Formats: sequence, C-alpha cells, structure tokens
Amino acid sequence: MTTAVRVENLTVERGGHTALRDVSVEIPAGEITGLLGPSGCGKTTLIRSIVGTQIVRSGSVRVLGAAAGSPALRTRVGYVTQSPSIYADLTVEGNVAYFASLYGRRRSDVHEAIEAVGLADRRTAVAAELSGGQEGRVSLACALVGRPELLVLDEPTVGLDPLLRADLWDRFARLAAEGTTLVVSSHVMDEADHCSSLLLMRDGELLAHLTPNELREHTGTTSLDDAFLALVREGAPGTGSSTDGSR
Ligand SMILES: Nc1ncnc2c1ncn2[C@@H]1O[C@H](COP(=O)(O)OP(=O)(O)OP(=O)(O)O)[C@@H](O)[C@H]1O
Repeated sequence: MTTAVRVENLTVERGGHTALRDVSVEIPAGEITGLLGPSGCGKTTLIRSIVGTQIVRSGSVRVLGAAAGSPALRTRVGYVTQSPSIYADLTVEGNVAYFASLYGRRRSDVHEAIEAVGLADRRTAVAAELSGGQEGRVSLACALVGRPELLVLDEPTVGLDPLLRADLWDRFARLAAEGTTLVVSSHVMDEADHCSSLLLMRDGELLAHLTPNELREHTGTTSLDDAFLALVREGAPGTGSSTDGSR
C-alpha cells in the first residue's frame, strides 16, 4: 500500500476543547477513504489538519511526502469545504474557469468538471442565483477541474438529490481508479459502502480504520448504522487488530 497521508499522534485544541486526541492513521493512495462520525466528533478538524489550515498542538501530518500545508502541495491537493467557497458575482463557468486557469487546465476540463456535477444547463447562471446545493456543486467543480492528486471533500453530498449523489460517487470511484486519493467526510452511514475504507471517529478520537465489510463482520450487523453504534458501545478503540486505527 502506498500511503498518501500519514498522521502521527495528532492532537488539536479548538476553543479550549480537545478536538482531536492523539490520532494516528495512514490513508492509502488511490482509494476513497470515508471519514465518518457524529457531528462535532472532529472530522472537519482532521480534514483541516490534512490540508494544512489547522494549527495543531502536537503530532505530525505528512501529505504526499511533504508536511501538510507546504507550498509544494498547493496544486496537488484539492479541498472542498462544507460551505461553498465560490465567487457570487461570477457565472458557474466563470468560477470553474478561474480555478482552471490557476491550475493551468484547458477549456475542455472546465466543461467536463461542470458536467460532472450536473450543472451543464446552468453554465451561464450567475452563482448568486443558484440554490445552496448548486453552489456546493460549483465548489466541487472548482476542485475537480484542478485534477489534484489528493481530493479532500467535507460532506460533498449534503443537500443533493439521490440521483446526483449516485452520479458523484461514480465519479469519485472513477477518479480513484485513475489514481486519485479521495478523503470524503460524511455523517450519513449509507454512503460508507462507496468507500474502500472507513475512519470512524467519535469525540476527537479515531475509533477504527477498517473496510465496510470488516465493520459489518466485526460487529455482526448488516446495517452500517447499527455497526457504528455497536462499535461505539463496545468502547473501541482497542477492539481488535483491524480496528486499531492503523489498518
Ligand atoms: N471555530 C471553532 N472554534 C472553536 N471550536 C471549534 C470551532 N470549530 C469547531 N470547534 C470544535 O471542535 C470540535 C470538532 O469540530 P469539527 O468541526 O471538527 O467536527 P465535525 O465532526 O466536522 O462536525 P460536523 O459533522 O458537525 O461538521 C467540536 O467540539 C467543535 O465544537
């Protein structure tokens, strides 16, 4: 396994509260890794640590062989935040074209990214006129167009209809098959099956790093929701060799 992200003994304080406590994990390259757990468990904080926008108290985060946040990683790592970060006065195409120019991409890449998020028919719409879900999709297109080696997505499917969600997961799977590493956070367990492996978090700690099937087998349940609850009740971490966060 080639490692894309190596987190070692990471502890982060936010607002006087320990948001991440001694988290260690290796995220494999060329796969989709799901980051799952209840609201407030530290998913966004871990993501921010990976993309290099989080002040950390201790520990280290290496991304594609460099320290997280290094200038050299700027064009190699794409990050889509939970709230859309786009230019309200530009059209959909204008937004994506702007990011394409930053990454040295072509016009055809702009069209492809817009198609991938299902916004081809709103290409000329000004972003301010879009719905919240559509804004999120523009944000995603802006990240896709750069074709980063590591794509970090914070809850990218929130507010999307089931058809579009399914399309996006297909898209993510194709990107992974082409070698892109994806880290995708969600608090919806039914999305977990699209991931090669799962990081299950709770209260600032990594409970387990395992595949969806390992999670079901380990907990003897068929529903991933039930499996997560069972794992939490078991009092992981330390529940077994495959669930110790180091896979
Ligand atoms: N700007 C902030 N200032 C202080 N504390 C914060 C801030 N943002 C988050 N926190 C705290 O850090 C902890 C982890 O939050 P984080 O946003 O990483 O959780 P999350 O799992 O991404 O939640 P959600 O699924 O609701 O987005 C929480 O206890 C939260 O209250």
